[in-house]
Amino acid sequence: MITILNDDFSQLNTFLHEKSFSKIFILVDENTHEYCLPVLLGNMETDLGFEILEIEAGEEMKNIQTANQLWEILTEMQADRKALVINLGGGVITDMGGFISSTYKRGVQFINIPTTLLSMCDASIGGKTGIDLMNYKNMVGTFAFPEQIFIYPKFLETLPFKELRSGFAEMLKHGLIADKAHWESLIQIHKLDAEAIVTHIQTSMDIKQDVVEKDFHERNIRKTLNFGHTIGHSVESLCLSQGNPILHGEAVAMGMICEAHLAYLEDLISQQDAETIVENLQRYYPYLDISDFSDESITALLLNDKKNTDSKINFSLLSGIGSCTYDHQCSQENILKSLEFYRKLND
Ligand SMILES: NC(=O)c1ccc[n+]([C@@H]2O[C@H](COP(=O)([O-])OP(=O)(O)OC[C@H]3O[C@@H](n4cnc5c(N)ncnc54)[C@H](O)[C@@H]3O)[C@@H](O)[C@H]2O)c1
Ligand SMILES: O=C(O)C(=O)C[C@@H](O)[C@H](O)[C@H](O)COP(=O)(O)O
Ligand SMILES: [Zn+2]
Repeated sequence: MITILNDDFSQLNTFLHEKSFSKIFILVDENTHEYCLPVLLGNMETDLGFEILEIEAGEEMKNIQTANQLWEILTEMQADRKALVINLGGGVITDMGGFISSTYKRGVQFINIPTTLLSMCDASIGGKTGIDLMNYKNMVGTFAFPEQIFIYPKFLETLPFKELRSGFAEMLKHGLIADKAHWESLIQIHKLDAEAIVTHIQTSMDIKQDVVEKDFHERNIRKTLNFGHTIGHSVESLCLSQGNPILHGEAVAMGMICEAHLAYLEDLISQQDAETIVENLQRYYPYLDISDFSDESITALLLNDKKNTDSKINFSLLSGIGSCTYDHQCSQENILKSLEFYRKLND
């Protein structure tokens, strides 16, 4: 269940009163500790004791070492099965916090309080938790629903512009895969800021929730939420392994450009639709330099994509603006052409 919090956080307090938790563990990173935790603690009313678990910020922390440290801390603090973990942060915190909670003592309850645009309209919803492995994205994880998701849009007031723009990519994705009107209202936004975006968050949340309700374990339609992620995740992983991470949404925007062109090459969408998508994405997202990455290095990562079956790369590709297909196996020639198309956008 998703609840938009009032200024007094009363719905969160009611939730904490009604459930009989033994103790609360609040997972934050250094930035959400500084900007969001004071707001939460200033409004949270509970007799329960709580501990703060803090990790460094960034995708580089979303790995087994951090998970191990957090499991050890929970053990040292004798967290029991009635403990509640509150994940207060962006997608790194909700992915990591959901993962350690759903595995510690075979599962303790957790709630998500997303603090980035990306986590409000995507990462906190849908129950995918996980960590990266050898810089491969989200290779180890669980499907586990949070008890509740509490959204407090005012957290966006301290979010840096690049992070806001990163989250906006997932909102554009929601429009492209499922709702042309949503896409069209988003691309009317010329100056990206929290005020302009906030009224559109609910539509994105609804699209994500609707897809997840139909296919929690990603056996079919949920794969559409992965549009842009097949190539996007490969490039995100390569940047991560070079010690030069890019934001998830930046990678997804780049991936959506390639995969929109790929859909055109595969005769799924018209040239005009492909161009509209590419031009609009280029308006928001600066060119991402992938000249260091060979076709072979990108393809090697594509071969480990989680959607693959029988050693075949399965793409989720648009069949129009507002509709998406999945399990699409493209020719190697077209995959490479789509990368070449992206490289040439910089000429
Ligand atoms: N599970 C899912 O369904 C799902 C969906 C999309 C993305 N993801 C994952 O989410 C991650 C990306 O999430 P993200 O973009 O939120 O990144 P993030 O969690 O790293 O947060 C981005 C940055 O913003 C800072 N921050 C967070 N809230 C803030 C606030 N209110 N004010 C100021 N600074 C703040 C963080 O400290 C961090 O530096 C990736 O790992 C991605 O794979 C998961
Ligand atoms: O919730 C989903 O399903 C998604 O695909 C949403 C994506 O935006 C998100 O990045 C997700 O973590 C990617 O899933 P993965 O299974 O490819 O790791
Ligand atoms: Zn994503």
